Amino acid sequence: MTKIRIGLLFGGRSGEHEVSISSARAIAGALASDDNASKYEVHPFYIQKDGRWLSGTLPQQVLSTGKLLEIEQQVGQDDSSTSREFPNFNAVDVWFPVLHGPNGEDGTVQGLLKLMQIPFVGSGVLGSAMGMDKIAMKIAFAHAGLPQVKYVAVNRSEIWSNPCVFPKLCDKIEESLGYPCFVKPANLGSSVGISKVRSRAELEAALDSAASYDRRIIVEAGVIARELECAVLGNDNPQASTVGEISFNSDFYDYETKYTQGQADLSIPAKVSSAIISKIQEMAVQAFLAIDGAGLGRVDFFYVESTGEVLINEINTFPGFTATSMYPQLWAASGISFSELVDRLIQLALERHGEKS
Ligand SMILES: Nc1ncnc2c1ncn2[C@@H]1O[C@H](COP(=O)(O)OP(=O)(O)OP(=O)(O)O)[C@@H](O)[C@H]1O
Ligand SMILES: C[C@@H](N)C(=O)O
Ligand SMILES: [Mg+2]
Ligand SMILES: [Mg+2]
Repeated sequence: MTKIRIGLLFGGRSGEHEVSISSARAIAGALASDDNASKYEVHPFYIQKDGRWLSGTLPQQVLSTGKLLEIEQQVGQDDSSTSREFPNFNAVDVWFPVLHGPNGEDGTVQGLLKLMQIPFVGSGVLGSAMGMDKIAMKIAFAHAGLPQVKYVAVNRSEIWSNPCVFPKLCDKIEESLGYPCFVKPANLGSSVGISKVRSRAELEAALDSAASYDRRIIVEAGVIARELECAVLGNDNPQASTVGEISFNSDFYDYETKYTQGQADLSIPAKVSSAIISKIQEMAVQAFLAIDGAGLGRVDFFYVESTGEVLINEINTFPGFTATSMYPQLWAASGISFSELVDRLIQLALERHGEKS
């Protein structure tokens, strides 16, 4: 049987580069094990932090070690090494973009892959872009009738360009949201660039910091709530997994809490009523369809136990994908193993590619 050549794209020009390497290692492992090994052949492509694409042995080395290349191995501007290549379209049957954050999970790479006319795993241009930008996604969620926290959308120019505008912006945020509130770059993930603020001074610093990551910034009212997540799998008729809960002792679910072993606990299924589980599953599918998601997505929720309210926080169109990540664990608890999940995602990519768009 001729094997399907999978172009495993990882790394990327985003603050979630290291997270992508971890996800790609796990997916590469799953493609090389069980039934997948006889079906698929992995061709890794590594996008360096500076945006250069590498193929050949260096990406394999990053996958094997889980570490970034040593400086002297990195392919630079004036390096004539033949390992610096733009992807060879002919060497790949299906792309598997294991990229988190901007320049990978946001429609940019998806546009390139679509132009190549080669099937790829996950959401297309629109779904990826909508799922990355927290302002755009919230507009789509509101249109779909999904409840969410109050927020203010901000443009970097209101922070950096005119000193008269900035105090007025802070006044507006204080009046409409109060404290604590969360300041976030609209296009990022893994909590990179997010601050929880409790005072005017913290708000000013947080806006300045978020503006260094993105032109578009969102400020949200802070809620005291349990954090529940639900995985979605499919194309036009997506299915929702069981629901999981994350608990931690830190102030919020920040980068360190997410990626330091032992700092956060995952509880699957979440210890909430079956009515809340069903409600979240329904909302997760609605959110996925609202942004035109495809393949996979993890939808994050706030459950305000005192009032029974469930608020949608966000969707991630390429969620963390290591063996211990919430997305594959939710499916494992719902009866789909890690390697089966990876196989299903490739089949969904082929199915979607076969449709006219
Ligand atoms: N409005 C809010 N109220 C209370 N906590 C919040 C709020 N917004 C964010 N948080 C906290 O910050 C965390 C990260 O927020 P969010 O999920 O929006 O960021 P992200 O960078 O897209 O994360 P990821 O993509 O890794 O899930 C949440 O899991 C939660 O702990
Ligand atoms: C990878 C990270 N943005 C997540 O959602 O899991
Ligand atoms: Mg996110
Ligand atoms: Mg989140």
